[in-house]
Amino acid sequence: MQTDQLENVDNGSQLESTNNNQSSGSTSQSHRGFSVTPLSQRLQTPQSQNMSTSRSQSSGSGELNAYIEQSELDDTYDDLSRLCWKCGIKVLTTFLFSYDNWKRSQEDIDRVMIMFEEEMISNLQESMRHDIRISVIGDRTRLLKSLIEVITEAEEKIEANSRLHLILAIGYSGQSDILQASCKKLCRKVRDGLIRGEDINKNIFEQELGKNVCTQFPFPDLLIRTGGDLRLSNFMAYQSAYAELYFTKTFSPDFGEEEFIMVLKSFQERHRRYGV
Ligand SMILES: CC(C)=CCC/C(C)=C/CC/C(C)=C/COP(=O)(O)OP(=O)(O)O
Repeated sequence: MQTDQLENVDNGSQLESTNNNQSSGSTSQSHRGFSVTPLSQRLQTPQSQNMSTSRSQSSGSGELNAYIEQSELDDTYDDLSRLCWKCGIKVLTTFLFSYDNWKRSQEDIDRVMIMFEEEMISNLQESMRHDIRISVIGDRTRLLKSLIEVITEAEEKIEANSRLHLILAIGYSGQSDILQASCKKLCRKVRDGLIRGEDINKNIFEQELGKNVCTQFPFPDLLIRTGGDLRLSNFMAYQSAYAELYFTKTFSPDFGEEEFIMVLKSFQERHRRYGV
């Protein structure tokens, strides 16, 4: 797929317009967009990367949050980021390591953790150059101190970047996200008298969920799972309720521009009803 085809077919404003036509203003969703979710790959590959995209219904900016899995972060990183910004996608979530992956062998875990650290360091410069913001979601308590420091540095240094928000899910679990981020926080607020239990509603719950990471585009529109497995493996259990799903047998290192554009076209053709 050539660049001109990409621009003609998948620029952000066209996607936005398509979405608005589909919704006809009747959806109750406050956040809509496009998100692509990566697939998990079992092999010996130490990591995978997810991309998700989301657009704001109200912004009209065609912002997109994408999520893709890959096994070689360094090779795919630039490509996925580049594809996202070319298509008007503003948020890309990459599933690198799930909380359940702590059950893997220590040798494998050590290897991927070292790789994460090296990649974070080398990608920081690239991200500064390309106006990319990086955030990390997931439980950091089991990460090496040195990795946490690198993550914190990256998050702080390029917080103001706005071309693409790259969210890396490390030690992430969608179920824990719900339990820890929302249920426990809300219980504490009720206990401390900050809110009343009977006042808890969808909006309040969602404010707690991933509150500090991507409030503008919290829900992926499109989840792409590569590698042939037909499941989400604990990724964004709440946020993906109305995400469009795309499953492919392609392993993430081979998931390139041509298939990416095909997925976006497929997304554009879908009719999202949100129960209406
Ligand atoms: C230590 C090590 C080598 C980790 C790498 C594992 C891996 C492919 C992580 C990528 C993140 C991800 C997509 C997790 C879900 O896949 P899953 O394969 O965990 O999901 P499944 O259990 O449902 O197949």
